[in-house]
Amino acid sequence: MRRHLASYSSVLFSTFRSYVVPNQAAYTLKFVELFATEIETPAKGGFSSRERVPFISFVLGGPGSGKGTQCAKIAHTFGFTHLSAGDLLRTEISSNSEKGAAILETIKQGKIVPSEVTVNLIRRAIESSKNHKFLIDGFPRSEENRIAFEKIMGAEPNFVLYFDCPEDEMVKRVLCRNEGRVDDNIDTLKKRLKIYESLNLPVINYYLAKGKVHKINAVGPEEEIFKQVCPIISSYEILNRRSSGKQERANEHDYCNGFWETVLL
Ligand SMILES: Nc1ncnc2c1ncn2[C@@H]1O[C@H](COP(=O)(O)OP(=O)(O)O)[C@@H](O)[C@H]1O
Ligand SMILES: O=c1ccn([C@@H]2O[C@H](COP(=O)(O)OP(=O)(O)O)[C@@H](O)[C@H]2O)c(=O)[nH]1
Ligand SMILES: [Mg+2]
Repeated sequence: MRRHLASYSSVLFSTFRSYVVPNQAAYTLKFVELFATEIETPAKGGFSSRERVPFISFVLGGPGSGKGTQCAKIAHTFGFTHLSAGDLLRTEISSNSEKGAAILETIKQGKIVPSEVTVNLIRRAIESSKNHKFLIDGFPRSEENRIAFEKIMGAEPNFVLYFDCPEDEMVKRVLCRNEGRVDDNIDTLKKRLKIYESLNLPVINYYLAKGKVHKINAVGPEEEIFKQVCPIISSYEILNRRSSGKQERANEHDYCNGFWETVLL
């Protein structure tokens, strides 16, 4: 057991070394924080009715950076529930609710829907799920969104995945996305890219300063990008299993390109 824990820490530290923090003290702090996340008493606010505190990753990056594509893979491989804020808003539009028309207009203009609307959709989705692991894709899109989430839910994300993609690549992908979205046209996209720079990036910088961001190079084949993502998610999975007393399962082995072998054998 001791030997295992030691090897977990060394893998974790080497994972964090390549992705996030600059010095050993920060690795140690991160390590302690990770354990604290599941062990500490449940957060108040939106999570008070749940037996287990939700484990949350925000998934951020510009339009077309591949958030949705990678979230689907993570959800499939690691059993997270994928909550796309954009999809929740689009479902609200399709439901012809009172707010639907205003949401549609906001999305057409590439602007950000009022925080309370989006946070409440996310909260409802979390509360109605039996899962405890969530990827929140495409949210928060502004500091105001972030503050509203933290206030209403009474919690911060456990970590943040940031898909870093050059603008010309994002433009190419969005214009070829072909999903019939009202905002996938050059005029709206230009506005969304401006909003991404002015409002989304400060959120990423906020979490960077807190040592919570894992930055992924989002250029290249989808599978290659997933190979960058895998060891990050795996490291959190190990800690979650340890703290919830579950047996390790190596079913992610194939996807993680031997990562589990180094950890479990
Ligand atoms: N690594 C990649 N290389 C090329 N195209 C990609 C890649 N990842 C995703 N795509 C495509 O780019 C478009 C945008 O991807 P998506 O996952 O919807 O991004 P986002 O959710 O960040 O807007 C989709 O058509 C998707 O199939
Ligand atoms: O938290 C959110 C998420 C999305 N949107 C709106 O929904 C659009 C589409 O978001 P989505 O995440 O689906 O776009 P993607 O980044 O995947 O292209 C955004 O441009 C915003 O207008 C929003 O207002 N708040
Ligand atoms: Mg998306």
